[in-house]
Amino acid sequence: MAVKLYLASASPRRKALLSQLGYSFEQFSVDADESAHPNEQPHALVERLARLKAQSGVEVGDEERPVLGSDTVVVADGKALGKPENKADFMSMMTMLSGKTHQVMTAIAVADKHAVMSKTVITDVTFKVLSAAEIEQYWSSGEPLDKAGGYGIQGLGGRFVTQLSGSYFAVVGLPLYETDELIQLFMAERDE
Ligand SMILES: Cc1cn([C@H]2C[C@H](O)[C@@H](COP(=O)(O)OP(=O)(O)OP(=O)(O)O)O2)c(=O)[nH]c1=O
Repeated sequence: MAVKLYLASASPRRKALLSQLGYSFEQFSVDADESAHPNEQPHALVERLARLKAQSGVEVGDEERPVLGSDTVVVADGKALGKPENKADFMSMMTMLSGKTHQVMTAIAVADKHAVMSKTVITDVTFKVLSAAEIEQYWSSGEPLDKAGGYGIQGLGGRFVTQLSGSYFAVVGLPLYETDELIQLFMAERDE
């Protein structure tokens, strides 16, 4: 039987990516406290948040349908960067990313009221050296505000990327191959 899901996310990008997998799903957003615990490593943070979003979604929807949740952080110099709070925050993010390789971590989680399964996908992204004018111009575009790490690879930010190793889709918000695999695994275990 075809799998029917919920997507616990406000992101239009995640919606578009999940549509690419061909599953039938409904989308709703959940309120999750996205702040890190003291000394929590980025890998642990992103996977905990994906699980939290999926599990919070279980309370909202029809309990038979599994819920998919996801979270993305950009990690530079060991520090997790979320969405920029203001221009100064954005400027310091771009200074950290300019001319260097950083990691984009996207976690996915599938949950129902009995179980939760999750996975984190890590992609290396390299930026060219950015000039002050490029950074200023990019901020003015409005694109950075709702993006982890302050850039969108699928938009104007794509021109900054010289190299990528891993999953392009994960950087945008949802790793296609791994999401499909996790949903299939979850359904197979549920049917056992
Ligand atoms: C690095 C990068 C991030 N992003 C986006 C993906 C995510 O949508 C967002 C990271 O924020 P998230 O908090 O992971 O997601 P969200 O708030 O958009 O949606 P929700 O929590 O409801 O699922 O940044 C891009 O679109 N392109 C990029 O290149």
